[in-house]
Amino acid sequence: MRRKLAAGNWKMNGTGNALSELAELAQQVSPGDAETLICPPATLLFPACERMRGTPIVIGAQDCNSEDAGAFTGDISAPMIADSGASYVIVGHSERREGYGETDATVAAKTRAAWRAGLTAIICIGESGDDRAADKTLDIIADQLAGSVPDTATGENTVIAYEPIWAIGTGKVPSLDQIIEVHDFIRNSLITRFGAPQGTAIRLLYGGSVKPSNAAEIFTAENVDGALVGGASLKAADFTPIIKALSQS
Ligand SMILES: O=C(CO)COP(=O)(O)O
Repeated sequence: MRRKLAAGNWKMNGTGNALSELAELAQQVSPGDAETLICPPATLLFPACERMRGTPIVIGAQDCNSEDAGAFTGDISAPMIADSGASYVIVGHSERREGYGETDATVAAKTRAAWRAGLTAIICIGESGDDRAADKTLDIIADQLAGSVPDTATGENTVIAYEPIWAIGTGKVPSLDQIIEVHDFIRNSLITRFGAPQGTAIRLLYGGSVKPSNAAEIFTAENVDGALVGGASLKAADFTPIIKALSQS
């Protein structure tokens, strides 16, 4: 059985007073709910971990360098993230692939760095609107899986987030059939590559304009094990109903 995961990606949002939003969320989530993860900006990793100790909420980072230390001004490493008390890191988000030229090879190297530090990597993949219009979605997904997911991925060290780029922050969501098609394709690809035990154990998240109003329908898909939520994770009042819908699915 895969444990459901509700993950919030705060992106470049949140200063110190956002910690009160986290505290509010912690009051709403109970240990029997889906696993709940918040990925705040790097400046909040240490205080967020501190505030969430003893609550069911776990903390992750939004990116890491592929090296463990060195002359990389402005970057943070996976060992630094682990040192903060965080247990996850998002890698290969489309905003980093597109905005910072990250390739599949970069994402695979970051994933291996995350693993060396004992972190679980949330590897993001997803097609652009043009790719979908050209009917290339599954080819793109296959390429990204092959290039971004290293060979020793397991259900423990890896989560895969399918985030169609055209659905991120747009209010547009793929149809349930489209979500099912891609998630089933990812599941079958993982089973073919890693064998049934690991291929079945790796959790698959859907991301892109998940809201309280559409979450329950998305979570009916068998191979959707949770969500990676942007905008709707910033407020406890929005994220809580998504977590509850997942917990009841
Ligand atoms: O990019 C996302 C999460 O990583 C999705 O963002 P939105 O939920 O704001 O569309």
